[in-house]
Amino acid sequence: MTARFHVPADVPDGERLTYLTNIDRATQGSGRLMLMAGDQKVEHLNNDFIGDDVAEDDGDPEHLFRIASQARIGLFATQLGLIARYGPDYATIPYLVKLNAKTNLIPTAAGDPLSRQWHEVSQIVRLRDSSGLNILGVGYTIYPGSQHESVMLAEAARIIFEAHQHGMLAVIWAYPRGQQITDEHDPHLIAGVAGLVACLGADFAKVNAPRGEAGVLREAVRAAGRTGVVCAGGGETTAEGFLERLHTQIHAAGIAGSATGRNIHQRSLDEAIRLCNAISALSVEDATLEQALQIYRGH
Ligand SMILES: O=P(O)(O)OC[C@H]1O[C@](O)(COP(=O)(O)O)[C@@H](O)[C@@H]1O
Repeated sequence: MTARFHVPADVPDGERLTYLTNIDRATQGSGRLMLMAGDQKVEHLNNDFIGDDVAEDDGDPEHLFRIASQARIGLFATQLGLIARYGPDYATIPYLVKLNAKTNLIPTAAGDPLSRQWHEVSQIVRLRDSSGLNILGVGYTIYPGSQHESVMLAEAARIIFEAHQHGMLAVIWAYPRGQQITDEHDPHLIAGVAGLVACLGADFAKVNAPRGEAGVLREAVRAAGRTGVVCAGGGETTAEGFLERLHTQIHAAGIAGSATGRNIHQRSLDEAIRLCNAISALSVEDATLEQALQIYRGH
């Protein structure tokens, strides 16, 4: 099934086909995204990649590329440095270059978060065209509520426009954060930032799952309109629990897929691949929960 996509007006005529091809590939023809998040080596340093509950495979950055190349995914998001270093050996992966990132070393109590752009979109276009890598889009994180939000909102708006000018799609990670934010997981606030991302012009808004049952996400889905809302995966949970939550988020709230990091890469290669394939089945093929669980269990 190939979904019908709205092509935004900042995609010029000459780039329409590229945009449609990119969005079709990223959503595996469904309009829903299965994004594998691999940006935590900056966001959380090495904390997510080692520990009693983390597969030993995960200590090596190549684990991310092995999963992304062998599993069924729509987009693999990470920083340009890793893509440039490993991409030539993993040319079939559909990449999204995360354009900003910051570490977690400075707590919010010491100052509101500011995460600035590392690269210009034109540099990503140069990398795409000179390397032949399958770079479909760019990503950027905003922290609405930070006293520095105006810097990030302006960078995000320009990045999205530039990405569309080159037929690439844009995903915005939107996390309300800063000393003025008392509850990052407030469903109404999350709906507010989803609507904000729509105003920036992004194709997808990646938000943290709000507090409460999955149905509360409906407000965010409505607020974002034609911008698809996808949810972060959160800390590692059981695969069964993860798939059940995603199934409910899709069917009770109408979210447009998922953006999962730790719940995928903290598992061994074989298990991570099975889980990705199960997530894709739920997101892209409207598989039932039982069918997805069978895929995860390797049946
Ligand atoms: O599925 P996960 O592991 O929650 O990851 C989702 C996203 O959350 C992040 O880990 C950042 O989250 P925080 O800023 O809340 O720590 C991103 O780097 C990642 O893309």
